[in-house]
Formats: sequence, C-alpha cells, structure tokens
Amino acid sequence: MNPNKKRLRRTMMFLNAQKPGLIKDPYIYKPDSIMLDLEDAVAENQKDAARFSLYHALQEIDYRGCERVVRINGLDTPYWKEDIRCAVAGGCDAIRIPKTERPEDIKAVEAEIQIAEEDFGIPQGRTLIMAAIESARGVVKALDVCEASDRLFGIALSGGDYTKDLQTYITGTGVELMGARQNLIIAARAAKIQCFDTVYTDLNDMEGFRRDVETIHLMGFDGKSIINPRQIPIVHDIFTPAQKNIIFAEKVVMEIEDKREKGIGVFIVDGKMIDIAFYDGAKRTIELAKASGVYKGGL
Ligand SMILES: CC(=O)SCCNC(=O)CCNC(=O)[C@H](O)C(C)(C)COP(=O)(O)OP(=O)(O)OC[C@H]1O[C@@H](n2cnc3c(N)ncnc32)[C@H](O)[C@@H]1OP(=O)(O)O
Ligand SMILES: O=C([O-])CC(=O)C(=O)O
Ligand SMILES: [Mg+2]
Repeated sequence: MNPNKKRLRRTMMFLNAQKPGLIKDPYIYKPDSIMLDLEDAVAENQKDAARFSLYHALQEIDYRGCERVVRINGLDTPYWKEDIRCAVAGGCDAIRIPKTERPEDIKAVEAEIQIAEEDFGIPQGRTLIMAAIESARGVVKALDVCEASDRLFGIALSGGDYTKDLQTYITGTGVELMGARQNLIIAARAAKIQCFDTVYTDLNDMEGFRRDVETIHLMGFDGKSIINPRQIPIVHDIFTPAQKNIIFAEKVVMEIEDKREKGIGVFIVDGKMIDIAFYDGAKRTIELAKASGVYKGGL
C-alpha cells in the first residue's frame, strides 16, 4: 500500500492553479494539503494557461512536505485527460476527481494515470486519487465509488454542486447537507478510506465556520476542504487532539495493556469505565497527536 494513503489531512486548501500569487508559497500557512484547481476556479478560456502554470509550479516549487493534489476537470469535458497528463508529469501527489458518480469514473481516471506514470517515468502507484461527490446519484453510489481503486485515499462532499442537484442551497445551518454527510462518512468508513467535508464559502462568518467544523469533527470526518488560509487555524484547533485528551488516551492504552496481563477486562480510569472497546480509539488519538506534531508522551 502507498504509505501516503493514510496521511494527515485536516485541511485541504483550494487554490486557482493559474494564479501566481496563490501558487507560489501556500505552504507558509501550513495546510496539510493544497488542491491546485483546474476546474471551477479557472475560466473556460484559461484552461490551457492554467495547466501550463500548474506543470511548472509542480516542477519548480518546493512545497515543503505539503501534499499537492490537483483537481482536474470533469469527465464530461474535453480537458480531463490532458489535466491528468500534466499533473502526473509535474509529479503531483494525487488527483481529485470532481462530480464523481460511478465506480467507472474512478477506473477511467486510474487508467489515464497509469499511462501517464509509464510515459513520464513516475513509479507505478505513486499518484493517489480522491473523489468528490457532488450529486444525489453520487451520494447513493458512495460505497461502490469508495471501493473502486486501491489508489483511492478518500472521498469528499462538494456541497455547492450537491445542493444545486438537490434543488436547495447552502444555508449555513448544515441542515441541507445532513443526509449526504452521514452517508459519505459511513461509506468511507465501511471501505476504510478517509472522508472530507465541503468548503465553507462565507469568509466573513468565522463563528459559523467554527460551528460547521465542530459538527463534522464530531461526525467522524478526517478533515475539510477549505478556500482561504484564515480558515486553517480553526480547523487545526478542532482536529488536533488537546493535551488532556492525549494524556487520557495514553493512560487508557497503558491500563488496558497492563490489566490484560493481569486477566482484568473492565476497570476505571479517571472515573470512566474502560474495556477493550476503547483501545483502538485511544490509539487513534495518539497517532493523530503524533502526526499533528503535538505528542509529548512516551508511547
Ligand atoms: C465551490 C468551489 O469549487 S471551491 C474551489 C474553487 N475556489 C477556489 O479555489 C478559491 C480559493 N480562494 C481564493 O481564491 C481566495 O481566498 C478568495 C478569492 C476566496 C479570497 O481572496 P482574498 O480576499 O484575497 O483573501 P484574503 O484577503 O484573505 O487573502 C490573504 C492572503 O492569503 C492569500 N490567499 C488567499 N486565499 C488563498 C488560497 N486559497 N491559497 C493560498 N493563498 C491564499 C492571499 O493571496 C493573500 O496573500 P497576501 O497577503 O500575500 O496578499
Ligand atoms: O468541493 C467543494 O467543497 C467545492 C465544490 O466543488 C462544490 O462545493 O461544489
Ligand atoms: Mg463543485
């Protein structure tokens, strides 16, 4: 398995692949991933220019460990195959497929990636895939999409196009996204891949943004697509385990391992009942803390 499949992705920041001011140094804001967009942020008559600028950015800029995902144009456009060739030739880490509805969409993109990896001498399997779900049909087919390829590290809800398809709109309350969010996180977990929430486009409403991120964090998402560096500290604050939770998780892991030796199955840690069912969750908190660079313990 490509080890990058499971990497930390709390923040996946969109930027227009054609804008020098955005692509030159987005790593200074420390998002976990950047998503260089060739799709909706790029005007129809600028697609070639954006692809050209994308290729040179990928080749020449050191993004300092920040994952480089490229959002290609939809499979119903004349652009997507050339988008993949330029992104793979440039050495991107992953392709984001917009408006994914069927497992065949993933397979078609995978086949083009494979050809491009061969043509440009990129190791087979290096380029990962993520799929954005942007329609009612995509939500219904989510599990089939999740299981379509070994290269697929995750799926993402894209609320703008999805609510248009549902014949509603983004309200800021999240009520219109409830079913899709629930469906996607369940499908992703069933397939053991990651799941990401949609962008929040009102940059003047940071309180609403925080509430939105708190909700999707509690629902089990791995992170969120974002559009602006000002959104990064809020997502990282919510998605990075707090020290008191890390310390508790350590105690749980150590106590479970110790009590197991002694033949004890259920016991109390800091007033809370603990048994083996809590082991994986505690381990996950520690792994997340390590990946986020905030782990100070000894496990
Ligand atoms: C529904 C969809 O399809 S979403 C996906 C497509 N949309 C996008 O890609 C939009 C990405 N975001 C942006 O382009 C911008 O954030 C905008 C247009 C929304 C707002 O732009 P601004 O008003 O300039 O934002 P703001 O004033 O907060 O910018 C502050 C700094 O952050 C930089 N910045 C803003 N957004 C980004 C970004 N997404 N990536 C990298 N840097 C960014 C700006 O260049 C600016 O840098 P500077 O101080 O060196 O000049
Ligand atoms: O992926 C996203 O969140 C942005 C997007 O394309 C949409 O909302 O339609
Ligand atoms: Mg969209």
